[in-house]
Amino acid sequence: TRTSRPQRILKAVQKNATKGDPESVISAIDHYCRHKEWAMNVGDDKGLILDSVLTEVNPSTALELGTYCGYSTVRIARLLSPGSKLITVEFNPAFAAVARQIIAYAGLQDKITLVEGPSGDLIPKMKERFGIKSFDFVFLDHWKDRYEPDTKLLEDCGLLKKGTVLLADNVICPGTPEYLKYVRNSPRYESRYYKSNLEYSKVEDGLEKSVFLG
Ligand SMILES: CCCNc1ncnc2c1ncn2[C@@H]1O[C@H](/C=C/CNC(=O)c2cc(-c3ccc(F)cc3)cc(O)c2O)[C@H](C)[C@H]1O
Ligand SMILES: [Mg+2]
Repeated sequence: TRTSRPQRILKAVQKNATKGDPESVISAIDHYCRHKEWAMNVGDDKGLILDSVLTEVNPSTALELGTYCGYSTVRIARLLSPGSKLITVEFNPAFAAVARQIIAYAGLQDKITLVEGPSGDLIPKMKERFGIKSFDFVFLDHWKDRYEPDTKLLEDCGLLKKGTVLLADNVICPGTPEYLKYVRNSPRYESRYYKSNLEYSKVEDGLEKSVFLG
């Protein structure tokens, strides 16, 4: 097909959402992906859990691994307090380009830093490049086999502090078995599963919230 799925999602946002209104951007993407073509956004069902965890944590510095089209990026940034920052990491330039436009359309570019490149290379540079001491909140939604190694990398780079909340998408579908085993068995995390369903579907999926205990 001439355009990519992310480009079609961007077009749906430009057609149906109101510039500068993040809620309308989120609704436009959810409507398009529910009624026109499915896409792997965290979606509106799991999105409500993401919203409630974010409101509880109220992070000053947040990290997202796996931007894709920027749906959860907008979902997270719209709830951040003034002066708070979200860094989102995406290694596919084409997806990053679409996400930048969706983030700009929502008017949230001042709260978001989209960094292009693989998480494994970027995580060790977070302190020196972005002056990050530690993250209050991390949303994991990239390749599922990378959740566990990247969590260990965040620990090793001293980017987690006592109370940091990790929220992981897709722990049931497609599943992140190694990650679940790690955070549920490690004495350094207090984990809880939030049952929901896969985006725009009836299949079960859920989010795992893990608090780093230091
Ligand atoms: C070495 C690179 C690691 N470092 C990386 N560093 C930077 N960016 C990275 C890294 N690894 C990946 N990315 C980017 O993140 C995005 C990747 C997202 C991946 N998400 C899924 O695969 C998924 C599947 C389903 C699903 C469920 C049911 C189905 F039937 C079909 C699909 C549902 C869901 O909610 C899902 O999130 C993006 C596409 C990709 O470029
Ligand atoms: Mg996901």
